[in-house]
Amino acid sequence: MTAQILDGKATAAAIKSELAERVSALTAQGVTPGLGTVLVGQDPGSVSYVGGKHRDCAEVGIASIREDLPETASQADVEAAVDRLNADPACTGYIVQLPLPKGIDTNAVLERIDPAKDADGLHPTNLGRLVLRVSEEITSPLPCTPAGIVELVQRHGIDLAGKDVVVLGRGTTVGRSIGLLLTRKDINATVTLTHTGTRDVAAHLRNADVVVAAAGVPGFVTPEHVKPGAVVLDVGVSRVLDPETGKARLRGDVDPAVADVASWISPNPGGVGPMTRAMLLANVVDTAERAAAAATTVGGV
Ligand SMILES: Nc1nc2c(c(=O)[nH]1)N[C@@H](CN(C=O)c1ccc(C(=O)N[C@@H](CCC(=O)O)C(=O)O)cc1)CN2
Repeated sequence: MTAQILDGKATAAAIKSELAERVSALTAQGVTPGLGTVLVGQDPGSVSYVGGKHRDCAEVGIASIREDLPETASQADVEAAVDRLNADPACTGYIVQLPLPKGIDTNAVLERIDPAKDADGLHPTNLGRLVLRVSEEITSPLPCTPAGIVELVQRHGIDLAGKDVVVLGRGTTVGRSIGLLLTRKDINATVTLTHTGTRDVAAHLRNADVVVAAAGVPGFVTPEHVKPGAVVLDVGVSRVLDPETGKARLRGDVDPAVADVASWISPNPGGVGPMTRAMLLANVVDTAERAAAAATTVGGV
């Protein structure tokens, strides 16, 4: 069996063209959505992701606001950048690029974000709404990678209802939040969240209909781990040195040979990453539409 490809690049391109139309409609009403980013330090991955986010914004007509701080920024400096974006009317939604440098209290920074401008869905209020809304359509922003995974799978015609999903990794941006999303009644999957304390990860993986690999361990998931016909999403990214070229290259959590066993597989790069970026844009547009609707209501219509 050779797995079919869950093409994140093409799916993200389709979503971006849908969003460009919604941005045009907002602009016609006099509302220009604006994405703000807070980047602390010069970690090459973070610099590249933030650059990509602003290029995506330009593609769909969203304005960009950047707060770039040095590696030496203090907690107060980072919180002051958050306060500026909270107060800036041109910024309709924003993110704080993670991870933050050591010594910065990430949770304190995330809690300071205005939940109405939280484009990553990582403010405790928005994560709390994800916990509370088991059966209804969520109107608060969802974390981008989990939302991107669901959109990628659904747009390829795969139904997750009743499926046993095994997630590798319990990080906030993927592992912990995807469990909440996939068990919502409209998606209806059963989720096992595995992590470094799980006794027999391989046994869980072998029973999974769907694997979401977000462990950050290159090549962790091998063909022996995967049930024939399973759907495999490769989320983890590691930069490893290529012995042939001597250059760093990206490697996912999934051994490429898994494509011989799975029914569907997301490439990495080109799978979940572009969907994460597309869902960020969707959150910014949703947030701007909600703010525009609220302004109309306040205006007495
Ligand atoms: N505030 C946040 N920080 C981080 C998040 C997040 O959702 N919010 N997720 C990741 C990084 N990330 C977005 O910020 C991200 C990761 C990967 C990609 C992507 O498009 N990857 C490409 C490959 C890119 C390359 O060549 O380097 C791909 O998979 O095709 C986009 C965004 C951690 N931090």
